[in-house]
Amino acid sequence: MALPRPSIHSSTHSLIHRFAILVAGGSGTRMGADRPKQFLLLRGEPVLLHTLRRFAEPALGVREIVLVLPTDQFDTWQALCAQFSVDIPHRLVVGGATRWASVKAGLAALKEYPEGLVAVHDGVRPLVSRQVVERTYAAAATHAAAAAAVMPKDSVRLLSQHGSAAQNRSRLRLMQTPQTFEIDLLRRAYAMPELASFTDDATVVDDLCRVQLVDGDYRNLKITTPEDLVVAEALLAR
Ligand SMILES: Nc1ccn([C@@H]2O[C@H](COP(=O)(O)OP(=O)(O)OP(=O)(O)O)[C@@H](O)[C@H]2O)c(=O)n1
Ligand SMILES: C[C@](O)(CO)[C@H](O)COP(=O)(O)O
Repeated sequence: MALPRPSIHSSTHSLIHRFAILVAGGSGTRMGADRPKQFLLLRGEPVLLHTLRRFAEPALGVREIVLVLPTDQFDTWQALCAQFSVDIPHRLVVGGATRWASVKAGLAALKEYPEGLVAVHDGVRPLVSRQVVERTYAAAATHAAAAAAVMPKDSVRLLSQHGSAAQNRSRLRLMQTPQTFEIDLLRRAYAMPELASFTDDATVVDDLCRVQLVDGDYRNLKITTPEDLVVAEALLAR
């Protein structure tokens, strides 16, 4: 079901339709919880619901939100939607065995749209700000491909068979999501099965288009291991 409003907002790109694919098809092995981490509670609400709310903010003007879930978690999500009275329109799609396969499934659900911008976002990055999302849409409207990234805060060394060597971290970036693209470009990139092992969309697109990096946010953390939940709780409490 389409969100009941046109993508009208104040940017110069207001006529370009915006879509979002929230990938939440993973099983959360590194979290080691009793359920996939996207369903764990953060300040009393599922992680994935926080994320969905961020993309449903009217100011972003997202026309269609696709939520990619593990095949055996549809009932769980629908029960959570009932429990939390979720009234945000979204399409549910079955994910795949890898993030790549889940993004591809999400894209297939948008096949009726030949053009527009699609933001791919991890369902487990519930603290993403409207500003970061907006930045990726705006940069993708100009450059066709854009991704949020931050500078490493620690020193970095590269391992080799001889030991390890310091790296110039001013030339390194840590990739976040959203990663946002012209939808046709992302479709062409995801048509290449040889790229199926990559874990982020910028890398899948790299050979077709230069990806413009925009400022991410250290608060836009990916809930991966138990301490991330503690940090996210603290950030949300502020
Ligand atoms: N087959 C997969 C694997 C991952 N993802 C999604 O991609 C995002 C980033 O993946 P990650 O943090 O690695 O999630 P998991 O695969 O669930 O975690 P782990 O690697 O610890 O098992 C998550 O929102 C996750 O649900 C997905 O949609 N489909
Ligand atoms: C897309 C991503 O979140 C960018 O940092 C990351 O690549 C996901 O990787 P993961 O190994 O699936 O956690």
